[in-house]
Amino acid sequence: MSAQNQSQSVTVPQIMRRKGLQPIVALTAYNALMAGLVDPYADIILVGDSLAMVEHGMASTLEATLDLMILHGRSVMRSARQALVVVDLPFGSYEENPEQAFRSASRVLRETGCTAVKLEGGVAMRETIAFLTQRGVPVMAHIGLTPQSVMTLGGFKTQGRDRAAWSAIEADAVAVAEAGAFAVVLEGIVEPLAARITENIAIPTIGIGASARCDGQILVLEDMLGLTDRAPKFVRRFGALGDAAREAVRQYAEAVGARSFPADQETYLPKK
Ligand SMILES: Nc1nc(=O)c2c([nH]1)NC[C@@H]1CN(c3ccc(C(=O)N[C@@H](CCC(=O)O)C(=O)O)cc3)CN21
Ligand SMILES: CC(C)C(=O)C(=O)O
Ligand SMILES: [Mg+2]
Repeated sequence: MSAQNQSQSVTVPQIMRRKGLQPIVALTAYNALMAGLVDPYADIILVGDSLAMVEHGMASTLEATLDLMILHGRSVMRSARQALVVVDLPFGSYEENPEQAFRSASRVLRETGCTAVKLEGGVAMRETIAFLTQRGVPVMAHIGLTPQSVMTLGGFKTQGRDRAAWSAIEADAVAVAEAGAFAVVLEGIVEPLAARITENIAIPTIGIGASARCDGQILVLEDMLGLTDRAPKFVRRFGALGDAAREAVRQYAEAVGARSFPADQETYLPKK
């Protein structure tokens, strides 16, 4: 259905062919309004489980549910015309076994019309990624700083600062590529490790806090727009929408208080 109604003209094979050639542009979006802004410029729109924190004010991504991800995925799909839409599988919806992951992923694809799912984990998710991709579910992997493991990681900490940790993260990258993931998000890892992984695996790497040495980049939209209060070091603020919004709301409050809003041109009058 989605292919016929001309949404998501970017395909999984097209993304895979971009490796080493043209950088892949990815951003998150959580709803139809924001997806409409992003779609003309992005190759990939990710409906990230970061929406738990950014959109719902939760303390981590652990509280996102499958129903919540599907609700936001459906919203995004109403304005995605061009970009390939990926929806995060939330914590607890895929880790038990490949069967559980397939049940969750098939719900996401059927109920939203998106093209692919993303899940966190490397070697531990090898079987699950193979199970899904062999059954028609394109999978984007996510390794390095995996926010759903914030409890075991002890915080949102950059990975691979210590070279002793590199071989495990490289093994994760190789595992997800060999299992059939079409791309992998590298989050919060040091530059030389990102460069090594990008050079040594056959699928595109999409970096967030993982240096320019990746095949593409992703950021949380609200971070790069300057809408979020605090953002990690790896974020560049391409806009200052938070400041602009606060100033607009302040002026509205002032105008209502002074009865200068609504003015005549904002007021309905009866026929003369
Ligand atoms: N708004 C937002 N942006 C994100 O990029 C994002 C979320 N939310 N929620 C889910 C995860 C959590 N992420 C985070 C959150 C914090 C840091 C952070 O504070 N990093 C430290 C680095 C500390 C270290 O080097 O060990 C920093 O100062 O940048 C990083 C990634 C990335 N994701
Ligand atoms: C930041 C990206 C990679 C993500 O997983 C999310 O937004 O949830
Ligand atoms: Mg996520």
